[in-house]
Amino acid sequence: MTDTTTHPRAGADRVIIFDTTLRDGEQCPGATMTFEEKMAVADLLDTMGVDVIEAGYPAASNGDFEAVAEIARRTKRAVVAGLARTASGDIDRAGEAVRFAKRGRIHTFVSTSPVHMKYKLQKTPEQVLEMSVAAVTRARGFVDDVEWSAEDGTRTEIDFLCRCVEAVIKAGATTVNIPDTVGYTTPDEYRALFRTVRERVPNSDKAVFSVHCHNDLGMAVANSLAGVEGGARQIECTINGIGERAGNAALEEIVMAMRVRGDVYPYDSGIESAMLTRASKVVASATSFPVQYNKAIVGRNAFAHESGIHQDGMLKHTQTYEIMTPASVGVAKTSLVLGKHSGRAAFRSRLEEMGHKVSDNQLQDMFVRFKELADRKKTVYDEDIEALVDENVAHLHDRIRLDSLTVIAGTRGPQRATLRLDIDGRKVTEEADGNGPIDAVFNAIKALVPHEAVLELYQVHAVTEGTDAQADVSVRLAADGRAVTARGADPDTLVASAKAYLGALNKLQAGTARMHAQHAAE
Ligand SMILES: CC(=O)SCCNC(=O)CCNC(=O)[C@H](O)C(C)(C)COP(=O)(O)OP(=O)(O)OC[C@H]1O[C@@H](n2cnc3c(N)ncnc32)[C@H](O)[C@@H]1OP(=O)(O)O
Ligand SMILES: CC(C)C(=O)C(=O)O
Repeated sequence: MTDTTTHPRAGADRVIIFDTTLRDGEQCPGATMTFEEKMAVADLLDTMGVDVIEAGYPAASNGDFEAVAEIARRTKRAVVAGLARTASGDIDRAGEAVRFAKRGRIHTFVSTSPVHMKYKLQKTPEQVLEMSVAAVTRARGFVDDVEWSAEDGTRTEIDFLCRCVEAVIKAGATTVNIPDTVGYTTPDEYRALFRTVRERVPNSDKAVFSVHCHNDLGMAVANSLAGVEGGARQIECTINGIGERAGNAALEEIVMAMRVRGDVYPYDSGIESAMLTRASKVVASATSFPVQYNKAIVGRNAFAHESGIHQDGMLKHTQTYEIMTPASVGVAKTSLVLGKHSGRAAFRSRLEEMGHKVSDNQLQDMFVRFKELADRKKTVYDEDIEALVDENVAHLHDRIRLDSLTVIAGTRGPQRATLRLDIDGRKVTEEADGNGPIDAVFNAIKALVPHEAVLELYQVHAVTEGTDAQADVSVRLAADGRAVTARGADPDTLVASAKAYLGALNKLQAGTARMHAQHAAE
């Protein structure tokens, strides 16, 4: 199958990807990155094909200034942007930081909505218009590439927004961003907003329009794509969607939406999509912000299937449940996770991957025990399956089988075991006390299956890590000069012990039966 999700389509409209992980992303509480971490993120963004890296807010602190300046120095391909209010001090700091870049940008912003102008800035619309023009003019004194943002643009009165846009383009703004600062807009509204502004502003063709969406209502990606449909050609976004409050539009979702649904969004981002998973991991580790398991594209479950019906479909044809290949986003392969919702198809497939060819009968038997195990354990690991296979092979011909076991244990002895065995198809029950729960279990076995064998070894290992790990018990019994060893596995150590002991007993009895048969034949 040709992987159509890895490469840009010929003839698709190019959309500029403006990554603000290091600025808006770092603004969310707890996501602060060290200087070195910022360098690692910036290098990766540059390598993966991001067009603009917003490296920080130079006027915020000396540390931020140094980070922006160093990213400006080291970045090879991308434009490096620094954010600034309209205040001249901010513009100058940003200008000083990005002047080290091959291609530097000053990104200046000011609020244009009535609520922000009145209460936050305490300025009239005319003052805001003047501040915008002055800021863009000052920024153009440093660089040719100047972006102006109308903060809270989606709650701005449309006539005023158009006046501002026209004025800043005239003053030299090359990119005009209309952010949905508080994540309030909807796709239809945002698409229409860009269409209106572009139609009404006479010099709108002199600037690139940009979207910048927040995820307060979970619509950041949908709104960003709608803005592009409305004529915007720059998308501001962050890796893993980190950012103020509920975050920004997630870069990986935007890139893959345009790749996978190129029929609806015929735009290309130029991003090397196979690096998306790595970028997600680097940012998650730098910020210590874990990525939610079910996060689109980069969550650890994005290419994992646990339910039997889906796993069966995936084994028959991967397109039944995956709309992009794992490779297209840098994931090695799909994982079929075995759990209580899995079916026989996935169970058999995993056994075969592990090198076990089993008959239909064996599969049926192991599958029943696998389901029992999966009901009790959160994750069934390959080691658990190995233990199931070992048990199945070792105990295929056992005459004595464990039916049920209940043990009363604790500080107030004696410990008591109630054991039910299936011996040649007959159910027998016994209760026995012991000096500890294991002793009680073994005493109950001795009562039901009288024997002289001596317990020479009793050992317990955990099959995997974690408190719900299976116990793997080994037991060695010796009788008549012969010693046999058997293992039993179960999340309950006492059950595993009973299985191991019975396994050894079965082996001893089978050996004795063979010897008697041989003597009779002689
Ligand atoms: C929507 C966004 O993401 S905007 C970016 C948000 N990012 C940040 O704020 C991170 C960096 N910020 C900082 O380090 C600090 O806030 C600084 C250095 C910028 C300013 O610090 P301070 O001078 O102490 O001001 P403070 O943060 O308390 O208040 C902001 C001031 O800027 C004014 N202001 C806010 N936006 C703008 C703007 N775009 N242009 C001009 N002035 C603005 C406010 O009205 C307020 O002015 P006031 O003190 O006269 O009331
Ligand atoms: C500075 C601007 C672009 C911003 O971050 C916002 O409006 O959310």
